[in-house]
Amino acid sequence: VTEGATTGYGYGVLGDYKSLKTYSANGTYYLYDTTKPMSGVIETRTANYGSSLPGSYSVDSNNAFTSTSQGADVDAHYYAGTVYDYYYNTHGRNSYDNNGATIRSTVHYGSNYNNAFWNGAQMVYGDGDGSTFDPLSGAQDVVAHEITHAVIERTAGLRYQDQSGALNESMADVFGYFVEPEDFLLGEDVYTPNKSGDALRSLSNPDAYGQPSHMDDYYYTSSDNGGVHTNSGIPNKAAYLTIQSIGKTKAEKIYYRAMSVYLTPTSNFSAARSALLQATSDLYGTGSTYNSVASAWSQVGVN
Ligand SMILES: CCCCC[C@H](S)C(=O)N[C@@H](Cc1ccccc1)C(=O)N[C@@H](C)C(=O)O
Ligand SMILES: [Ca+2]
Ligand SMILES: [Zn+2]
Repeated sequence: VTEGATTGYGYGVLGDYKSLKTYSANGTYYLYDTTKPMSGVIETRTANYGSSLPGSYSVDSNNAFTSTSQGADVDAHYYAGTVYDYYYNTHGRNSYDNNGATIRSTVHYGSNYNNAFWNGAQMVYGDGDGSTFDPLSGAQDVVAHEITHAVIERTAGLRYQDQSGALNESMADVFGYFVEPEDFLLGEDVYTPNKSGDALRSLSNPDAYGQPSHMDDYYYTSSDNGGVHTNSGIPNKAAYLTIQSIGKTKAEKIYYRAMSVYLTPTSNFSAARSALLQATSDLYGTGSTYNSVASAWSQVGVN
């Protein structure tokens, strides 16, 4: 019996065909991708609607992951691969630890769970309740958001509280855009499956989804670790303005350098402005690009 890397296929959450990097051993096919350079393995598992992690490998008997319930597994696996490729090809980073760490995802976590998270060791995806969310791995920007939390943990280490926490959330959203740049919306592919045209958040118009886009409207609260999913609208808007003025190619290099070199666990919004300006200066000098970044943060009331 052959054992080793194989290529299978499946249908994602939205019913779309996807080719999959799988692994075959004793007649079973696993969502286990050994094809990434420098040993970064990507493996996908299922919690089988329970909450114990990491759960069991997502397997199939004929390398065709085509059942409806396998859609979440297919997309978690496929999109994790695209996010690995983004960080490796664009920023030369080999997995979230820059040392080929295994990227592990577990889907079908809990029952009707309307969220996804990085738990310090792996990604975890709920199936959603079918009204607020479809299975959350069905959105590439969600997967990029979660893997970016892992990158942040190994670089800036932004504390998940108040401004540093909102910055953590914002960087996760901003790299969600860099990986899936066709719109400035977040979660649109899995959010409210019965309603089209909406999203959970928007980088271009945070206010459309209840987020502030200026420091004057900072939301002081004790919930959600100090409103990290609300106040991320302010740095998200600054990122949008930056991308609009200098373009994605320069912006993603500036953001990656700020995240990986200058930001620290206690960086607040003002420190983020400084980190991004320093990164801009390192990469592009202090001319128009620098002025555009400075202007973006001034427009959201951060100096
Ligand atoms: C378990 C505790 C909560 C962890 C929050 C994770 S990191 C998170 O931020 N998840 C994202 C998922 C996401 C990402 C992009 C687009 C849509 C949805 C998130 O924003 N969760 C919302 C629902 C929240 O927790 O308020
Ligand atoms: Ca999107
Ligand atoms: Zn998050």
